[in-house]
Amino acid sequence: MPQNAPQFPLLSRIDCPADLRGLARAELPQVARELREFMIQTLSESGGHFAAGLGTVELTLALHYVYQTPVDRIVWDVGHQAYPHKILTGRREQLATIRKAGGLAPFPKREESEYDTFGVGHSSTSVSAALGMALANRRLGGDRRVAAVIGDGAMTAGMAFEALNHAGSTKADMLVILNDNDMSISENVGALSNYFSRVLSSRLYGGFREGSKKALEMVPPLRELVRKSEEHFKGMVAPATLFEELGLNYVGPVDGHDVDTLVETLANLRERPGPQFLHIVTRKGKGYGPAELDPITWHGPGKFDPAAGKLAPKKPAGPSYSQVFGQWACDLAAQDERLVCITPAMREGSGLVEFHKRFPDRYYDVGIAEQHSVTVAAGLACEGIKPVVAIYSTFLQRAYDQAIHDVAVQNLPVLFAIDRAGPVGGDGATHAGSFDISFLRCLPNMAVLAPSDENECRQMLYTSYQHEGPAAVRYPRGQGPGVNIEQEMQALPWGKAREVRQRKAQGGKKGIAILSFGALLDRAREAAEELDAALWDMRFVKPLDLDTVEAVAARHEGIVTIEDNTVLGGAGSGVLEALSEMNITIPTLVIGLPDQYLGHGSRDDVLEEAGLTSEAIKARIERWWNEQDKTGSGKRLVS
Ligand SMILES: Cc1ncc(C[n+]2csc(CCOP(=O)(O)OP(=O)(O)O)c2C)c(N)n1
Ligand SMILES: CC(=O)[C@@H](O)[C@H](O)COP(=O)(O)O
Ligand SMILES: [Mg+2]
Repeated sequence: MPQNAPQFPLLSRIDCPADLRGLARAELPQVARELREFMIQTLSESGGHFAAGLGTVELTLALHYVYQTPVDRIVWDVGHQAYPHKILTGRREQLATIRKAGGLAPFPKREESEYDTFGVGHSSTSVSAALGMALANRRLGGDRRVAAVIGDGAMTAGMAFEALNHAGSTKADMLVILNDNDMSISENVGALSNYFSRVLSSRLYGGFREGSKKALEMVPPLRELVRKSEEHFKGMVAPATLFEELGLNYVGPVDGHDVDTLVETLANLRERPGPQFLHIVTRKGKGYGPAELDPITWHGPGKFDPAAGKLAPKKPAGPSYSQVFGQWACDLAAQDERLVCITPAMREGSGLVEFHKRFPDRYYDVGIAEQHSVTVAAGLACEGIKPVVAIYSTFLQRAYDQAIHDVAVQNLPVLFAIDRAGPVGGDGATHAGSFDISFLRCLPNMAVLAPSDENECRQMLYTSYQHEGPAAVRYPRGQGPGVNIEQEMQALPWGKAREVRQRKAQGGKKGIAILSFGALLDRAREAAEELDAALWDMRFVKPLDLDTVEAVAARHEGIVTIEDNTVLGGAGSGVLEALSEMNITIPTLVIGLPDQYLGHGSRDDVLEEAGLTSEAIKARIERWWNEQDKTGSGKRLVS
């Protein structure tokens, strides 16, 4: 490149897909190279979802080259692989802000761009959404085309198959692209994943033997398959694929890094009527060696040194709540062979890597199948096994009926280890665990516990594991306050709160008491110190410690509850219900997440937006109390 030439000569000319479509087809491989380099440079400084997007560079180019976006609709599944799409649709210069407060959203988001056709974050929604769009197009008599892009991991979810089942019968004009990289966040699992490999082998030998073999040989996983299929499938006629049986026209496998073949194939499929299915094969992390070799680590890294291929060192800190959970699971599994752990495709994030290594036959990764994860746990519990479902709060939303119908109604001892409770940070509103207290505490039989530190988390897991019914322990993303974690496991008194702070001013019925549920205890403590309020770590959302609520109400003039769940129907609502049941009237302020979807940023940023810093909590309590004063109580908060 001549000196002073822009580093990204083609890419920098693309401000929207129409610019891309103005380029010659022969220029696309160069755009792909620049796009990759741009992603590597930018994300090394900002962090974010990385390996999946490197794998979709050519597909994204080909889709925007062939499809007339934004009139045509591209629907991304999950959306963690949509960074190239964001770059090509006018957001190149903002990519460095992705996941940061006020910056680009972590996933496609309708408010952000007209090219983001459907808001995502959770997996396996793309085929349904695209089908809805295709059906709407038919009803409205339009001529837009619709394509869904779904990964092999996302394809393991029941919802994807519900959509395919429907699509096949509607004969809707749409394209489903299976982006098969043989990976979920961890290795993809299950019979379907094996099936994809078999389809690849048989189709490679059957339909694409001569035409595509050369191109396919460029993709390393396929090179091996080409060899195997030559050896094992000679003379065999490729059977109809599962997708053909479902009524979709199957095309593939196609090398998902051969942009020229992709353009040609997509141009052809775009014109075909009825539901089409294109199976492409890609490599997660493509074009960046360390990510190709270890796509798990590079799924969503923080900052890194691009030349060295090394992640920026993390600040030394104590174990995360996920690690506390993982350690607890290993420790108890060593003592109790009934314990098994189930994860719906979140081994790394849930802290189960070590458990998987040590107890491989007591570890079940069920794929992205939250509903199934809960019901299979129920089945295990019926037979005397002790299942622990390790699940993110946001993904448990998928399995709500299973939690009710299969677990709670039958009072089965399933332990839900709920990670990522409360705001999660960069993943934003789609991933925030804002609702679990509300949707679990209303279920008869269900116990709900919220630890305020790492040790309490360990002891609560142990306590709930002994419980003879369903129980949920919900803890936040990341580290806690860094307390000492006692190795010995001891059951906590069931349904009992812990007094953390008494008011300095003694005597009479005075001041307020703060009842804190879970991870915001430290913030509540700071506010309590400043306001000379009593403070309780309530520990149990359900069963609520009614004795404590009654005693606290008897000794104080006001109660404040604090939680990192929505205030609607949350732990504070539980306190209000209890007060009403006990016929106690006392000014009560419920503090928690507001009734809105919060933004993204660091977890602290989001808590700040929610008004949950210790300063904001204190100011809020003071304001509320002054209002009480105006209404005639005549009481001062700090005497
Ligand atoms: C309902 C739901 N469960 C779990 C996740 C977490 N998750 C995000 S990406 C991913 C793996 C997806 O694999 P795949 O679709 O093959 O995409 P790839 O990363 O391989 O490109 C998982 C499990 C999610 N986003 N949504
Ligand atoms: C896209 C997705 O759902 C996951 O990649 C998620 O972002 C992981 O979140 P954690 O980083 O909190 O494990
Ligand atoms: Mg995949």
